[in-house]
Amino acid sequence: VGGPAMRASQEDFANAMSQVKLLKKDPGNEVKLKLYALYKQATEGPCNVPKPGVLDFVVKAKWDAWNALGGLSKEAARRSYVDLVSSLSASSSGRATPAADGKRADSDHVLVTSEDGITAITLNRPTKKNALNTQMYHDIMLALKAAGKDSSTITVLTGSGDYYCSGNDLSNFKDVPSGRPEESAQRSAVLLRDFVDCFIDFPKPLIAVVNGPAIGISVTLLGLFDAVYATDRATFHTPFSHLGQSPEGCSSYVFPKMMGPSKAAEMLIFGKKLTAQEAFAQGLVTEVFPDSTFQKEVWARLKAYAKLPPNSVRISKQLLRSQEKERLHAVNAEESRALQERWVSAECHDAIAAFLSRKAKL
Ligand SMILES: CCCCCCCCCCC/C=C/C(=O)SCCNC(=O)CCNC(=O)[C@H](O)C(C)(C)COP(=O)(O)OP(=O)(O)OC[C@H]1O[C@@H](n2cnc3c(N)ncnc32)[C@H](O)[C@@H]1OP(=O)(O)O
Repeated sequence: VGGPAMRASQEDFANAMSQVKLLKKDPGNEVKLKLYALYKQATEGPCNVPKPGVLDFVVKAKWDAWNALGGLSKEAARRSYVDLVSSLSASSSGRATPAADGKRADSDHVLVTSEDGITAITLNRPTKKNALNTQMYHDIMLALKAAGKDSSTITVLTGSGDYYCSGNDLSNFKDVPSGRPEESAQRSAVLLRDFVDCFIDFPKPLIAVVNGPAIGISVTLLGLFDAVYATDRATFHTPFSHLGQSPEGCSSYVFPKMMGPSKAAEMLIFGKKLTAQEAFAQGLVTEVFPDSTFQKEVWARLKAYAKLPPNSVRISKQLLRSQEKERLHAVNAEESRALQERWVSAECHDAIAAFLSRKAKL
């Protein structure tokens, strides 16, 4: 989102409210609830009305959405509202149009294609090793929401160029206005939580085609995928402590369950980088392929999977995942809260300043 950390004036907010009415496409109930919640938070502050009865479905859904914003400040909510409307307007004007079957739709750095029963979301910022800027977080969320509802059987996330993804774009921290780091951290925590929620709630099989090294949030999210196919050139690295940060993507819960607490600690606390084979041995990767045949072999397999009956595949995925969903949402909320605190810490600022001034490379 252009000027991610700048303040949103009352005028920006008013413009965004007018823009919402001009959207060409219905953004769907989930996004409407988010807009409602941010509007209420921006104008009235934290949720101040009693919880409605469970049978009052619509009122309860609105209350839940507003209440979930917790103590988010009015200014931060206003900014998030403006950012969300701006990403919806971009999408509605065709800049980030979700792919219709057989067609292709692009945003600046996130490409979406849909064919042969597969919707593929490609991170396309190879000169920055596919680092995720704030616009990309929004674009990926929109792409996932559309893919969850389209007619494809499976959805794939992959990267273009030599990297899968180098994680959060550390320049995201550059534009934080002086004197307002807490607000910025609060908004970022809301963004992170919403982003990870999209992966937790994704309704059909989600497959990662890991075409090269993966860092940070692109690694932690893999625990929420249904299959992870990796080239033997890939590495898996979560240098959170080196950056004065802490784990996200539900990895603090999923990784210890998957690989045992000590192997998870080596990765998530001490930043040990795993090879593709090591990640396979820990259960993070489903299968490793030689780089020379990676794309051919993986896509042939995916095309075969995509021919399976879509409803059956979707229901099976939901059965496999439904038991854990509530827990995962709680973990996501807790991890986002911890990071909100980390982002205003000196440890985090020093580490990021070192990277940005090119004194440090991981
Ligand atoms: C308050 C704002 C918050 C905003 C929103 C928050 C939302 C949720 C956040 C969730 C928390 C996530 C945490 C993480 O993901 S932690 C991991 C972060 N990633 C890194 O630390 C990787 C940093 N990059 C590197 O160490 C190296 O660049 C790398 C090993 C990836 C590649 O090294 P190599 O020597 O091969 O190539 P270059 O360094 O020359 O890279 C080419 C250019 O790409 C730029 N680059 C690469 N990765 C990043 C990145 N993560 N952030 C910003 N820029 C990146 C690099 O600077 C080069 O750019 P230039 O050509 O312009 O110099």
